[in-house]
Amino acid sequence: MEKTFLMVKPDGVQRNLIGEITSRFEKKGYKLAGAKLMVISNSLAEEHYGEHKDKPFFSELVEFITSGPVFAMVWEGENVIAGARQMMGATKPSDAAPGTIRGDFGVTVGKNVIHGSDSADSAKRELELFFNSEEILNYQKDNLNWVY
Ligand SMILES: Nc1ncnc2c1ncn2[C@@H]1O[C@H](COP(=O)(O)OP(=O)(O)OP(=O)(O)O)[C@@H](O)[C@H]1O
Repeated sequence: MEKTFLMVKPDGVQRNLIGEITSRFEKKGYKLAGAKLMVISNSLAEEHYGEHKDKPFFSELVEFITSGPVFAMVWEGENVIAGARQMMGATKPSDAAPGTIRGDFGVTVGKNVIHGSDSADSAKRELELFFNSEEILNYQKDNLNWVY
């Protein structure tokens, strides 16, 4: 089954949104396959956001994502990469529809609460960056018979 990497950013952790956010993905019917509260090192942040290294906001982005704990997660489900991006809403909270995570909880693009992989390639890359294979669990969830 498809997997994606999602992360509650430092603003979401500080604003007590871990429960609210994980609850939305659980209720949708996706399966949590791994999770950890962690502080991202500078080198991991620079690698994770490597595609933005020439952007004017890169140093601000690295400083913010390393500024406090994040909640890193592995979620599994049919089309979960695209489905989770839909549930997150547009990158700029001002463009994000109500009912999406960024639409409901975000105000500025810098502090937009959540990160999610945007393609199969980035999901693979980001899952490998943040989790080792032992941290991604393969287990049975009986309620999935009622989702699929
Ligand atoms: N103009 C900007 N100023 C400050 N931060 C920005 C700006 N544009 C993007 N960012 C930050 O960089 C992150 C990565 O940008 P990207 O275009 O990859 O968006 P995204 O894929 O929706 O976000 P993410 O990768 O966090 O899921 C955004 O989530 C946002 O926090």
